[in-house]
Amino acid sequence: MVVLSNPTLEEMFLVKVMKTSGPFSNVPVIDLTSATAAADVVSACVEFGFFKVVNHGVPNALVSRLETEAMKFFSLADCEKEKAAGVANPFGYGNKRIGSNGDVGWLEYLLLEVTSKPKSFNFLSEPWATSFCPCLREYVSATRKLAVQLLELMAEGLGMKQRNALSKFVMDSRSDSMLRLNHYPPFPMRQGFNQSINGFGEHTDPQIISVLRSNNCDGLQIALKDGNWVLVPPDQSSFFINVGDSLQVLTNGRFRSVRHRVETNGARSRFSMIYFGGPPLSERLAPLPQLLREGEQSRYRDFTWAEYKSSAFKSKLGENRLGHFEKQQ
Ligand SMILES: C=C1C[C@]23C[C@@]1(O)CC[C@H]2[C@@]12CC[C@H](O)[C@@](C)(C(=O)O1)[C@H]2[C@@H]3C(=O)O
Ligand SMILES: O=C(O)CCC(=O)C(=O)O
Repeated sequence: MVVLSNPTLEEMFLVKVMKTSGPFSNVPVIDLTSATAAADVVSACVEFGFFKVVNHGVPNALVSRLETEAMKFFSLADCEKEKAAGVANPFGYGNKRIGSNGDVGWLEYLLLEVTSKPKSFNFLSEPWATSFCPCLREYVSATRKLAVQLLELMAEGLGMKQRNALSKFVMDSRSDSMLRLNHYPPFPMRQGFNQSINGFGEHTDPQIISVLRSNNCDGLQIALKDGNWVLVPPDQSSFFINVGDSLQVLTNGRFRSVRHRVETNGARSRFSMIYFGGPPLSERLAPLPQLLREGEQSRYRDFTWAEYKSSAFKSKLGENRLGHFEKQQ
């Protein structure tokens, strides 16, 4: 006799009916060595708030080294991961619980605060972490450099006189940046249960720019302007870039902060690493005056990044956090 097992409550909680319109075959590709890169970046940010970068200059060997180190970390027992990194609050090791508002996803992660101090990440002081910490530092410096290059191209493409008008926020030694390593383990598919699983629910990134790299496992989806969700074909040798809420504000809504989510099919293990470049906490978030056309009003109330970040972190996935700061037209 075959006994069909029912999904557990936990499994049912993770199942979401997520409609998509199929693969996104036109992901804008920015070649950093191309003469049209500045204009291409701007049109991708206006249209999608999302693009892929090739010829990015981040060594593949560094990316693979960090992936290996991170997978070594994720293969430890939960108690060891918690002991090494602390239980996420919001920084540290987290498992299935995302943020502090009851959101869940089929993933485990390591969320790290990026500081300018050379000893950052040293709290991972276990003997097995000796090669992990320097690798994290090297990776952050390479992806931050890429973020700076892209923000400079954006400023150029927007016709700004100061090349560093946008990049200065993430170059500031007080920049509130983060690094996140996500591991979406295979899902134990059982008979009678073959749904897609919610890996990381719908959200926008609150920061300025996010530099994302994943292994060759699909799962990332983005929302287009018309509200349709599309699947982003994976590409482990490129970086995917998200415009964050803060960049949407700085450009007075010209650039779109992209809604995205991760759905895992459970069969393979997805691994992603993301550098989030944010402004210093004391920075006032308002459209850059150089970008306002004559007579154009700010679409947003004036607020600080600290204020926005705390409201963004208090909210649940799927909520439009920026809406709170939008002026009624
Ligand atoms: C549920 C949440 C997790 C998050 C904070 C939030 O309340 C809403 C935004 C989430 C997000 C998405 C981008 C980054 O991964 C993150 C670190 C961030 O800055 O905002 C996460 C937050 C988190 O995981 O704590
Ligand atoms: O894992 C991914 O590809 C994206 C995850 C994500 O959006 C996040 O960590 O904020």
